Amino acid sequence: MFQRFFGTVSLFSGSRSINPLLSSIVASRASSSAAAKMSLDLAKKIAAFKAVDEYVRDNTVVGVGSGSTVVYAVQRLAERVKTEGLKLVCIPTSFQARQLIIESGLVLGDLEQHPKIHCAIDGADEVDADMVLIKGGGGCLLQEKIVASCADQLVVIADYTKNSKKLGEQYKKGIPIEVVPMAYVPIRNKVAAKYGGSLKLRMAVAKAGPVVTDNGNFILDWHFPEEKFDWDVVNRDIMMIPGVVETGLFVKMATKAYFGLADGSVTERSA
Ligand SMILES: O=C[C@H](O)[C@H](O)[C@H](O)COP(=O)(O)O
Repeated sequence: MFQRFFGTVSLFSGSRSINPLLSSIVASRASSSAAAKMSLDLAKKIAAFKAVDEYVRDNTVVGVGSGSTVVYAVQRLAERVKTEGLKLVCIPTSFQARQLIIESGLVLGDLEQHPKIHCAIDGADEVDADMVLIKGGGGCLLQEKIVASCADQLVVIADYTKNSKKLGEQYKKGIPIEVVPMAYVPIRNKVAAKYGGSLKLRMAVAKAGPVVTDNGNFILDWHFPEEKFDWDVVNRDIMMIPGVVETGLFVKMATKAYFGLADGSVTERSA
């Protein structure tokens, strides 16, 4: 114990013989985490490119989702507009999506002018075997669900970590529920009383206090118990609670999901 203690001290106290070893451990950890990130980014990209290539047609209205995977979809849309001369109008699902559309030189539209969308392309936090989605990890669920509800097809793009048999298997941050700020405590109590689990008010990272969505609301993340739920019923029940604006449960909405894999291939699931 004594030796181990002093051994530890000598590791961090500037011993010249050990520092190179430490540096190489740190460097190898950093490079393996950089490699993991690269493979995740690649997985997102190939899923996004395939979805855009297979689903987006000329002279159509496209719903543009939110999150890190959608960045690649927008990149591919912009490439195809440039190289193939596609005529597209893009409807954003968040402030982030709006900025991506503008910065990529795509045509920005809204639901007032284009209430009917041909295809919405969006990411997901998790997709289960029945194509039920958890969305809203980035806080954008409300506008995403509105846009998806106006689309003939909702196409999901994701990396392999989002592909699950049942919700909660991969995504551990709970189901986001967007709520009117004054009602977050009663909603929290009502959901927990009816279904169990716990609900946490999502806190901001670079701001004091809670996350405030693009629509001025709060988000409760519901860590649900490990049970077999009928998500359609659960979604409807939660939506009935006054003050709930929307849930991140997307049930019977997605047409198709593309999951990019680490080996550079893409696996698909259809509704
Ligand atoms: O609120 C965020 C959205 O629902 C995203 O589409 C979802 O969180 C997936 O994001 P990402 O592509 O970054 O994993």
